[in-house]
Amino acid sequence: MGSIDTNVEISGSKSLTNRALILAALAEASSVSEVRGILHCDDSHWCISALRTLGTHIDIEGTTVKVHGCGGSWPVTNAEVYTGSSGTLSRFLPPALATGEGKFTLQASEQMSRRPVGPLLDALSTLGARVEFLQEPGYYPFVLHAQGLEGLEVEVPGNVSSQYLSGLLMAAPLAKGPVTVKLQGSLVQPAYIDLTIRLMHDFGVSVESVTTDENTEETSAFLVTPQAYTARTVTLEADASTAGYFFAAAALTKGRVRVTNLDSRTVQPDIKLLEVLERMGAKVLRGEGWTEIQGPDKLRGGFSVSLHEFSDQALTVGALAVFADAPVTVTDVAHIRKHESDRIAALHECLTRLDIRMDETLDGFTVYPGPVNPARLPTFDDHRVAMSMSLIGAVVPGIELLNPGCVSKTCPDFFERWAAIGVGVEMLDS
Ligand SMILES: O=C(O)C1=C[C@@H](OP(=O)(O)O)[C@@H](O)[C@H](O)C1
Ligand SMILES: C=C(OP(=O)(O)O)C(=O)O
Repeated sequence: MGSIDTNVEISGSKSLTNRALILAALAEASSVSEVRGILHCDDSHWCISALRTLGTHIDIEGTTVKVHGCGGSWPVTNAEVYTGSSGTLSRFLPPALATGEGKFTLQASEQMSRRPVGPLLDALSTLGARVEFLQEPGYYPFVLHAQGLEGLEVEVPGNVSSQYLSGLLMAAPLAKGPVTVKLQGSLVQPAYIDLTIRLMHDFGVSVESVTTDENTEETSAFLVTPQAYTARTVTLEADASTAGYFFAAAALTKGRVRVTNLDSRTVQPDIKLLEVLERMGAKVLRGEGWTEIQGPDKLRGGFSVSLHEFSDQALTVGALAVFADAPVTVTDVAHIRKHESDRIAALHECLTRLDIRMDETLDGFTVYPGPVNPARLPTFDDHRVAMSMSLIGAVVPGIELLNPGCVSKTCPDFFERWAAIGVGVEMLDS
């Protein structure tokens, strides 16, 4: 196909939507927050549905929602709550529930029930909650007996998911005393913690970062004192992770894509994809509230890049690498094996079917560019597999995706958008 040359507006950030909904629900009882620019997708659907099950009053008008706060005392104290396949909801809700009192049965999709939550629930147990696993210890489903959070010190690992820490931080101000959350090991995707702390700040709460190692000055713990969240009106940024596929489409087709509603100074980690695109020869224009990519004649490869800080883009980089002038290696993403799918194995399977060589390591991969042999690809019920393989489909005719509907996790209208920018998309019956 020809070059993609277009302006696009991207829907609100999934990460910000689920954080804002939960923080607004935790705000002082009877206060009403207005959250503007939410993303409508599976992950936010289950978040709204869970909060409503717990008695939170939520009015929705387009992409604006009004959320009535409960101050951590959930109106419904004996509830069955479903978190779907959403990692954010599944890791943010248990701490928020543990701030109150009640018996909550938490269920998730089969996919989410394979993703670990043990370290988060261990931390909540230390803080006073009681957890009864209904199937496998450390995984959904489980019953959470909540009796408020004690002001204590807890430790969580940072190398599996940053969402444990985000979830604990958001609940911590509603504990009975100061809570210190210590990090064990290095933290994956640390900017998500900045996102959490900034939004907490928007709702009137502060978090203190504690540095114990003067040499590295790395934050090793967070201190949160008892504070109330105040209802606010907040406007959410566009989703930088979804924007990544549109930036990549420009890079891949010698095209031009301007995302008209995303400023490159966002704290969302996936904006760092721009650095990889620049390295591959794309030109990045950064404007006030917008970001534009102009693709090169040929994508440059021949480098290795750590995606530790923005690993949701690992498959995007993997898809682009197929068309580069030399191999590209991605490192430091072991934790994406525990995302919606084992993403390294999923990419390997897809590229192998396309006759593209990929070498897998425990924590990354190398893609060797070559001619693509069109094939039917599995998507592993993983939206990012579907969207990144759609990038290959944007330049190679005949790529078929099984279960393309899995994009609804974060971008339900992805294929309509893909068609609107000029990619040939045909829906098949089977
Ligand atoms: O906090 C968040 O909003 C997210 C954190 C990251 O998860 P992990 O830290 O579990 O990798 C990221 O992959 C996910 O898409 C969103
Ligand atoms: C890992 C992801 O999602 P989550 O952890 O929020 O389910 C993602 O969107 O790539």
